[in-house]
Amino acid sequence: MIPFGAPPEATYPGPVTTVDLGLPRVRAASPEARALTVADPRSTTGDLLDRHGRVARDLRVSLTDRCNLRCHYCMPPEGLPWLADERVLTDDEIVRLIRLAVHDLGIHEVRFTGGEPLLRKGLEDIVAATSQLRTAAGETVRTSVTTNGIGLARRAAKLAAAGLTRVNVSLDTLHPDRFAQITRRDRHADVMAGLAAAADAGLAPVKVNAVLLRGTNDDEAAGLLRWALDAGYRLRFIEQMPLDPHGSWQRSDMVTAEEILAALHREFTLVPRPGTARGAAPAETWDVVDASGAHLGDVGVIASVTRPFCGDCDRTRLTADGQVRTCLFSTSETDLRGALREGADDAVLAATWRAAMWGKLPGHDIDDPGFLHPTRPMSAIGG
Ligand SMILES: Nc1nc2c(ncn2[C@@H]2O[C@H](COP(=O)(O)OP(=O)(O)OP(=O)(O)O)[C@@H](O)[C@H]2O)c(=O)[nH]1
Ligand SMILES: C[S@@+](CC[C@H](N)C(=O)[O-])C[C@H]1O[C@@H](n2cnc3c(N)ncnc32)[C@H](O)[C@@H]1O
Ligand code: SF4
Ligand code: SF4
Repeated sequence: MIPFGAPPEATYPGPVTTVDLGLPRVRAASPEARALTVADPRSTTGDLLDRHGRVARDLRVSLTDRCNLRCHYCMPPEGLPWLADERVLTDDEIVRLIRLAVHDLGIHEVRFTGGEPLLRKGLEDIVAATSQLRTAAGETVRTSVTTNGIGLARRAAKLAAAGLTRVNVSLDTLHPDRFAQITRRDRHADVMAGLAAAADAGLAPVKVNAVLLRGTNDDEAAGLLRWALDAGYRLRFIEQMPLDPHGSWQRSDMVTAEEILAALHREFTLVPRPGTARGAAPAETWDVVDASGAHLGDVGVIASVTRPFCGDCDRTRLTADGQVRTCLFSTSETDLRGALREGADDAVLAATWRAAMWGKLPGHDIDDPGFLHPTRPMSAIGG
């Protein structure tokens, strides 16, 4: 029986394994692309290679689709239909898949996200198990968490002790009343306390992610940067992406990288970092200097919509219910949980993951009039 008031269970498409052969160039998310299901021998051994020449080194693991905030651009006020507990991977299942990714598939870096990853009770244990893994070259695996910061004040030291390398905290405004308006929860002070605790615990550099929303907090670009420079946090602005479940995203409403940079240039001197310094990072970074040229810090812009960086993408994603997603905007997924629970060995799981990644599409199609919005919302993908 479904308890009174409990939201219905989430259902998403999949499992489907797609392989893009790249023969006639088809729109990335089109039905034609999804219909290509032929495997390729180059996808059967070694690292997670795709047919466009990219190699995934960075695994983003969503630990839950649940959250204690309700950011307007991410969730409706009532929350979303959550995944049923039995569909969510256990801590042991997650660690097994991460170990496989590191030992057999060339992953070097693991990011824990969600939903809100701090809601996962076993987070410290999962981080500890991941931090003990070594890559084929014997290097430590870098681990990080992207969080809304609520509860971080209590857990930052424990996470650092478990081996966590870094933390990114999302904060869109310096004003508690605006925070309550954007997130529908009055928790600004908790986030500020979480940030301070992360810095105290040595989880450096602490990065701050901010989404600017037109008419709500788009006057805060310079203020947020001044605050971050003073506090020693590394601020990045994110262009809002069409990943909200209610489909309310409008390109014309989105605060663009160009607008953000124009606002920053009015108050700061920004010096672009050389393109080569960026690697596969989503953020473009500018050094902030004073009148004498002395370095004050830096600021990043993640311009997924207006300056996409898909050509250098090095990411693969695992959802909380054990689906591989090759891209944030994928419209299909590959089921690892089913295979895992049916007793598949590591070789089968690795082959399944490789085949999925081989089919990764060249990029998103946000500017294409036929763009297909993924069925999963951002909070269930793992942002
Ligand atoms: N389009 C796109 N956006 C991404 C990707 N990875 C992260 N983002 C977005 O970038 C924003 C910040 O993500 P974070 O989780 O902080 O990750 P990051 O920027 O890769 O983190 P660092 O390695 O710490 O710089 C979020 O809104 C993400 O959804 C990606 O592969 N593609
Ligand atoms: C989905 S959240 C998950 C982790 C955690 N709950 C948090 O907020 O940091 C990850 C990041 O995605 C960002 N985000 C969420 N929805 C977005 C959207 N539609 N466009 C751009 N960024 C978005 C959030 O601001 C946050 O920085
Ligand atoms: S952006 Fe993060 S904190 Fe905000 S609702 Fe989505 S998952 Fe929760
Ligand atoms: S949109 Fe997809 S391909 Fe582009 S950078 Fe993000 S995950 Fe990679």
